[in-house]
Amino acid sequence: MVPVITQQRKIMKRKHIVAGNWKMNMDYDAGRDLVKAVADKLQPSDTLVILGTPYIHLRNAASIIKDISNLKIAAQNCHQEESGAFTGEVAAGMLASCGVDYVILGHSERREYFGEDDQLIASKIDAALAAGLSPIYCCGEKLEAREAGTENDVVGAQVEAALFHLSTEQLAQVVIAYEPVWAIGTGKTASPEQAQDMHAHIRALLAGHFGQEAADGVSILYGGSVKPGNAKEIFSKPDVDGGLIGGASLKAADFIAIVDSF
Ligand SMILES: O=C[C@H](O)COP(=O)(O)O
Repeated sequence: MVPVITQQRKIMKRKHIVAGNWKMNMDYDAGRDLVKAVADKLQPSDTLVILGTPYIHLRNAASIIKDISNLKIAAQNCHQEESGAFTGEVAAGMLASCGVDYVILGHSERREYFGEDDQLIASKIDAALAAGLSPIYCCGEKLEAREAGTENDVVGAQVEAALFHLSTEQLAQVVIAYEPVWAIGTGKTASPEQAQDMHAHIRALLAGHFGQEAADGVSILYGGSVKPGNAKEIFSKPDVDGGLIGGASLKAADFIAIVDSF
């Protein structure tokens, strides 16, 4: 836990988090080796590190990292129902039973390729929370919205649809990841100022609905082409509490270098 001053408000503690999203990469052996490499290189610190792996790795990854207090495991999706005839799906409670603590929800790839809309994502957030998992809720605008200057409206609507029905206690379990779609996997990063502006916007929306203290407690991560060479500058912004890392999370040395950027 690291003291953070946001816009000269009172000093409070908010978690710094670096989460990797492996997406659909790493076969079983490669994934096991990557978890072990991160676990070996990671130093004890106040930064919480999360590995978002495909389902096949979750149980083993949770077992490998079980004695490392600042390292946790995330799934990349869950179903909104507790159980039932949903062939190929995995329920949030099943993830929890494997030692998983977090689940990435609302990622733009799920929205784009699997038709997930705000209503469905909100129901998955509810399912995750009911199972004791912390959602890492992803939001972000497409390039058209950025070019039209409507990014605040687009992201604001996503945040409202997914989170405003929660209680303050539930919000405290949520991590938000702002990921402009135009920056994902493109090598084109939002500038630190663009990230800060959007994170401050999201926090202001949360403050308006849940109150300033609740909003100040939510970690908001930036995602989109974060690399060892740009992480430090992005993470230096007062409302940027960490990163959700795609490509650079697949190499232990790069990922650890990003973690060490705080
Ligand atoms: O979830 C992670 C994001 O999609 C960012 O991916 P990237 O770091 O490869 O751009």
